Amino acid sequence: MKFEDCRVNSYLITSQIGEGAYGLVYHAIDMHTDKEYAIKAVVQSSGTSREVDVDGGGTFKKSARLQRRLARLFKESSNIVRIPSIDLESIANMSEANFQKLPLYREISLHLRVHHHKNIVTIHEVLQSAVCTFIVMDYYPIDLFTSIVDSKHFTTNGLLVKKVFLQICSALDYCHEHGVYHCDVKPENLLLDADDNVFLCDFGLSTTSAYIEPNVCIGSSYYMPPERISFDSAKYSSSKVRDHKLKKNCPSCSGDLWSLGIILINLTCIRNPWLKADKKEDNTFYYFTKDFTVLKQILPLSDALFSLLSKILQLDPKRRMSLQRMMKEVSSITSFTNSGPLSKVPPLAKSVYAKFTDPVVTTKENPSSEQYTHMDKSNIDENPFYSSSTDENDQGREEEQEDSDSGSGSFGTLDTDAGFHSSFTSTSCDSDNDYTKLPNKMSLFEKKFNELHMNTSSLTN
Ligand SMILES: Nc1ncnc2c1ncn2[C@@H]1O[C@H](COP(=O)(O)OP(=O)(O)OP(=O)(O)O)[C@@H](O)[C@H]1O
Repeated sequence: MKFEDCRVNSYLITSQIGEGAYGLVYHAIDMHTDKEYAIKAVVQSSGTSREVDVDGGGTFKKSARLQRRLARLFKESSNIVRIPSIDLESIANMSEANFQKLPLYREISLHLRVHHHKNIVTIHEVLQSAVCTFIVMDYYPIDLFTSIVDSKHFTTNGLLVKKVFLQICSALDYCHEHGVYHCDVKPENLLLDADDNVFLCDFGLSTTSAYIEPNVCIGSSYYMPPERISFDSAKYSSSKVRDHKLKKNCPSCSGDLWSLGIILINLTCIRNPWLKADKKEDNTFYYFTKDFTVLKQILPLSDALFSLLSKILQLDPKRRMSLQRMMKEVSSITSFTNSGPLSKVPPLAKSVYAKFTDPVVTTKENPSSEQYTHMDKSNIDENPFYSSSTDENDQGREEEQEDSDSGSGSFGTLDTDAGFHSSFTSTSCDSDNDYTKLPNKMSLFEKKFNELHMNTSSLTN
């Protein structure tokens, strides 16, 4: 289904640019200003939070359902829909109790709390129809994954690696200072403008909770810290003890730090160290937990970067290097790799460091409140878009029943191509020290990374 030439208020949809587990993203042009925007259309699932209702089939069904709803919406309004804009401040101020009623708004609210940072995608409007919610954001033409893998943009420019990495750190630092933990930091959720400035997006898994519930939150396994994958709740019979252990073992903040370590490897080595930080399921990771120097065996790291990564990728989340420290060390590092163009990189002058890490918080103007539908308490309780029993909603419930019948499972969305084995790996590992034979199932994603730059022999010799 295509919605080119359909209009939402003054935004003319020109093409679809993204399809995630929870929404469809369109490129649009504001007909008054000619400015480009990205509009994410998301659909409310009644009463479910985002992390528990996804699986491979469910994802497909969700976007298909959203497409059907949009098609009906545009058809009924002859391709031009006019819908009210919700006051952004009232969304940003929504409480946990509000999120229970409108789970979809958690993502938007947490994103709005931090979008003033210069390296976080700005939300301009949130439009609420009876069918779905449209989030109007700044548009960026490329994501960091495509830039690293397809454009090979970072292979020769150490200064660019530093700039982008420091900007990501600065954005996350700002989030953490404001009590927002992203929990899904990965190159696909980092967008780039034409001047190589990076912008964090997709707050769909973000949380304000200081510790994160493990084993349920779906994210990309490549970037997920080990404690989120292998925390064994069943071990604790008392919920008090379990919560205490969780607080101690799964701090949300440290999970984002781990993801940053993997992104630093992506930027400098153009590959991922493992598919999943799970000792039982991933042999490379298993060997890494026994001996950190495995990283040097499988990646072309300089001594300085190896030393830095050893402090970031600490298995104990409490021992991971702080964001501030990480930023300083990346700024002063003089070599990322043991050979090639990234083996010599300049340390940054103080002024350049300040420029890269400056949050430049701007107070955005909020147009007059009369234009807006306020998301106050009464509004949420009686939100006609949410709770009214229209045919649309009835059908939605039926579809949701279909979704839940299809069964959902954690990690169901992983992009794993079990059939592909890199020649760098073998299917068995005879001795604990035989790192050159690390078995590893490569995903299409990993395959792309590997094909690009690092052939396997150069990594293991
Ligand atoms: N502001 C934007 N500008 C340009 N492209 C964007 C923008 N926001 C999102 N996209 C594109 O759309 C894709 C999906 O967006 P997003 O990650 O927000 O959706 P999602 O449904 O939460 O996806 P996921 O399944 O990864 O959680 C992104 O990976 C990106 O390619």
